[in-house]
Amino acid sequence: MVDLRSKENGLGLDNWQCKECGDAQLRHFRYGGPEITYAYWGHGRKNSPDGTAGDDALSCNRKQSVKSEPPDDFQLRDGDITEYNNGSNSATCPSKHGHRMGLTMMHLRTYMMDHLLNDHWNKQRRVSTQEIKYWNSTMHEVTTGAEIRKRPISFTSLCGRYIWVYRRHEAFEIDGSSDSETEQNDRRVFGGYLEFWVPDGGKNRDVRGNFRFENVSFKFEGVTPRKDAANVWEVDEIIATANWLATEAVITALEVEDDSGSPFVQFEWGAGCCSRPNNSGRSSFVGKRQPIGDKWKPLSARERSDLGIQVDERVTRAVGILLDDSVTRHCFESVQDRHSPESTFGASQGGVADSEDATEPRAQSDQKIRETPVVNALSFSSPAMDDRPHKAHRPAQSGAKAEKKKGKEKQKGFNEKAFAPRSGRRAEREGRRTAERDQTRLHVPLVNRTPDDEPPPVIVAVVGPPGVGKTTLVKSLVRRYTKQTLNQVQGPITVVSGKKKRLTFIECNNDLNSMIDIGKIADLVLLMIDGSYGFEMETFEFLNIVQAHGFPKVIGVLTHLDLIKKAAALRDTKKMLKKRFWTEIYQGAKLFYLSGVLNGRYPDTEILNLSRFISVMKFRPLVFRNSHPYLLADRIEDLTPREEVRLSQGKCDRTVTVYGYLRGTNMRMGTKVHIPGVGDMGVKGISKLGDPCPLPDADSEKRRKLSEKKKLLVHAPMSDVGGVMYDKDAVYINVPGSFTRGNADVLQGEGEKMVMDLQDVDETLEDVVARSHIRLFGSSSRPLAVDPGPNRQHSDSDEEDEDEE
Ligand SMILES: Nc1nc2c(ncn2[C@@H]2O[C@H](COP(=O)(O)OP(=O)(O)OP(=O)(O)O)[C@@H](O)[C@H]2O)c(=O)[nH]1
Repeated sequence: MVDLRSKENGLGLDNWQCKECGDAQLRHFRYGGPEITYAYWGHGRKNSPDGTAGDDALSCNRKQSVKSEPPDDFQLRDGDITEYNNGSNSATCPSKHGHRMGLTMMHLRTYMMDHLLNDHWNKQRRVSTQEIKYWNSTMHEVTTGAEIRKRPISFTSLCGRYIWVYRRHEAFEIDGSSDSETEQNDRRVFGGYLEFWVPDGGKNRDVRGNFRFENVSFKFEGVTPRKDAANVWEVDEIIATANWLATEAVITALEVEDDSGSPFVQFEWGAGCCSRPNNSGRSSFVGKRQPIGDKWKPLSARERSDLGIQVDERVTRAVGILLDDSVTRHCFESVQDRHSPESTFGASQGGVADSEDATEPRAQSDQKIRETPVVNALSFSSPAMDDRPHKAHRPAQSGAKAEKKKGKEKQKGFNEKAFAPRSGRRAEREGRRTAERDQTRLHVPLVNRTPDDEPPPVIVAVVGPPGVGKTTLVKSLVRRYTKQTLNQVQGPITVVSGKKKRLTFIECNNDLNSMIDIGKIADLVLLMIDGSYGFEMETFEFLNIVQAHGFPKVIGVLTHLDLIKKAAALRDTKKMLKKRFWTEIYQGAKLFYLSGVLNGRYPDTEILNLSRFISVMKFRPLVFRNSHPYLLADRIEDLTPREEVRLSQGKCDRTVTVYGYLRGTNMRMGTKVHIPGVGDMGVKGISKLGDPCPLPDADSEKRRKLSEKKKLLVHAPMSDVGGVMYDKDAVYINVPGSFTRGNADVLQGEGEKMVMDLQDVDETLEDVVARSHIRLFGSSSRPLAVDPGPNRQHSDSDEEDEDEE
């Protein structure tokens, strides 16, 4: 929505007010969208800053709010605009004195366009091309009743003689003639023409033309197409006659043709008057081309309707504003004069390639036209006729048509024969196809076997070429969910993201095996693309792989966009990559843009948006995963005796424990498991452990937000964070820091000191005791000693024993 009142954005209409009644302050004037919604709130007359007379006003029938500002969301409703005054009754204001003008959309739009172009020409403000196009097209749309086609029209094809069928001007009057609807199509008042031709072999710039209206006439030479609006040409040079000095003129081709297939043009010109130097104005004329050698024909009802002259309910409805009856009637009241055009225009006047010499006789003939009383009728339809409903169709009762229809009883309901197959074979084929189609539709509904109460974490895989920012993204997301900063990202990292949702982030290595493994288990893939580089082979490889595994959800993430410095290049890159991404995934696939790295993380707001999107995502179970148990190992522990490994040089059978959340269906003992890269293995035992990253319990579930404590939960056994680790037979609590001396991160309490002191000990307890002279009792003969015993020969076996203890 653009508020047209402001000088910056709009037309600067703040200073309008009615001099007569004074009470009517405006005024709200706005437009927006393809649907025109504009209203001039209240009524009044234009009081332009430079003192020129001008008194255009639209009246809105929501008069009760005249004195107050309309609400911001003010929208024009059907029938809101009741009146339009474009200057004829300048001394009166519409509400107090009544108005004889009705609003036509053509008025409204030419009016808007005029203001716009005025501003443009007077360089009061820069009018955007978009605005001009918008008003130009909407104006034409209504003027012509036709949809604007963007096909450019060649100027030379427009050459010919045009007779005015409509005119309006503002800010000045010509010869005291009043400017009102009543004059339209009335040739007595409306005498005049426009003609232009290109001399043989010439181009647009050589065009010559004559303009005439009443006693104003001038010649012009050359036209230049406007760059900002289609089919609009500015006249290069005007050679004025009379005491009117036309300063500039514009010719616009209206893409509508009259009943003879001839085009219409709109001619607008601005003029300053020598006698009234301060006074200037613009006029707008619509001309209909006169067929060569033909007599001038009045506008047909259809043409009038097309040009918006005979605006009716149907047309106004089509453009979104319904005029009430009285207004519509107003428009037509005065156009019932029955005059006919003079038939003076002969073949000689209609010539397209006439030379300049022909100008003089034409001027003379026009003089004649104006002097000659016009007889015969213009074929206007009267308002009474317009109001009359259309006649209903009456079927012929007699005659050939009636005979033909006789006996042809119209069949009611379904016609069985209409879609019957032509042959038995075809019928069989069609039947089979229908059955197949029905069968394929009857697929078994997919049951989601994931438990509702405590589902395993959703696996979010971060995939992309090296250096694209995978680690940075995982760190940023973990920070977003847990407020913890990871130093390194290794293995899966599980966080609680909501009251019923956990996420496991896993970074995919840049090799095919990792991609295949990740492709098998990922529920959501964050596919990272380096915006400054574009798509890389790995990305396509990965997409191919996931395609074979049921295609989990994929979100694209564009990084390194800050490396593209130029705004235009950035826009183009984004557009191009989005297009490519959509081709690979599907039209409309989500793509996030990350605009750079701050403190080793992506901007918080962008990560917040991404995390919100992930949080609300729904995952459709993939068929294979829904029917098989599978597990992403959070942690692996090798339980094989180290000595055995050493002796066999790492080639012995191993016993490993794998920790992780079970997904898919239930896992049974006795089934073999496949470990990617290793093979099918037997399972010695399965046991259920406590949840290392539990969901909020029942109490906190009732709360609306996750507690801060839950927010901090992160389970990343392979990275350097995570509070608690559950083993089969032990629970490890990770305390932050590495317990090395001089590490400021570690608390320096008594317990910590003892642990660190232990690190400095380079003797065993046995040695220390051997050195000691402690006697338990004063009477003891020997100090304390350690009995080596039979099993304490090897240090290795010592360790084992300690383990057993
Ligand atoms: N300028 C800029 N640098 C980025 C952006 N994203 C990541 N980087 C930097 O790129 C470098 C690599 O980032 P990582 O997160 O380690 O990338 P990665 O994909 O994990 O790399 P690999 O682990 O080698 O696969 C780091 O220095 C980041 O700071 C970005 O959007 N803009």
